[in-house]
Amino acid sequence: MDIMANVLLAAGASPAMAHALDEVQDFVAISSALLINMGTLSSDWVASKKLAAAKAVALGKPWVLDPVGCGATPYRTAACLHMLQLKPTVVRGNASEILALAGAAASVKGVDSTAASHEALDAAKKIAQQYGCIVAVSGATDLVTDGSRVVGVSNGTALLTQITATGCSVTALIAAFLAAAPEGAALQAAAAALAVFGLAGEVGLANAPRPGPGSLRVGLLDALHLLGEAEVVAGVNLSEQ
Ligand SMILES: Nc1ncnc2c1ncn2[C@@H]1O[C@H](COP(=O)(O)OP(=O)(O)O)[C@@H](O)[C@H]1O
Ligand SMILES: Cc1ncsc1CCOP(=O)(O)O
Ligand SMILES: [Mg+2]
Repeated sequence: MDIMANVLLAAGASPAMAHALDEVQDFVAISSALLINMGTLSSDWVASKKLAAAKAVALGKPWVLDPVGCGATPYRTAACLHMLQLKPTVVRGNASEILALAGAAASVKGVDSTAASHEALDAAKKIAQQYGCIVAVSGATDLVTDGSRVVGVSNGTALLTQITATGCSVTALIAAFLAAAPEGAALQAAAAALAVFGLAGEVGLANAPRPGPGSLRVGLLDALHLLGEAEVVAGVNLSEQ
């Protein structure tokens, strides 16, 4: 929650982390977008997530699902699949998570991926087509699809995988970009958020005093805060696949 909220603040968004069953619907009502992160589960948290997502759909607000650790345990997989039925606008996961979400044979290592993004592209397209959503698979090259179009994002650094919740944070950034994007531009918003986050990782690493995860964590937040339009336009690496 710490790095997710700080990433959002650094990018100019206004995060609120809420999970109380009695409160989530009211929070959705005053939000521009909802992020549901499956990272830490309990039965009442799962109930809150379902309520919040249903409220976002009822109010016509965009919502994003991060199926953290999908495939790691039967409980987690079932909870992620239930959330998918509630029609997220965007799903962002690592390759193992997207493979598991699509019901494909996936080797799973807790919340980390054991597969490359391209190995989960067919799974991502299948989910996108079946649920009418945008699916983003993160990795060395992030792949974003609506089920037919595929956009590749080649920003970032492998050291991002050594900081916990960078995937969670980029999913949160996708929610923030969705909040600011015109309706119907969810694919573009997701790809842009992944590109800006990856670029901030590159800039953060270049400016870090030492090339380690602790320094990168700080450098990433600073870069997100300091990146200007010209640097973003020059640095993002997006391509239609
Ligand atoms: N090998 C890599 N090279 C560059 N960027 C990467 C690499 N692996 C992951 N990333 C980036 O790190 C962030 C987190 O992605 P990932 O590690 O796949 O998610 P998760 O933390 O959910 O497993 C994303 O912005 C992704 O683009
Ligand atoms: C370590 C851990 N355990 C439950 S959620 C979480 C963070 C996962 O973050 P990410 O999906 O970005 O690796
Ligand atoms: Mg993750």
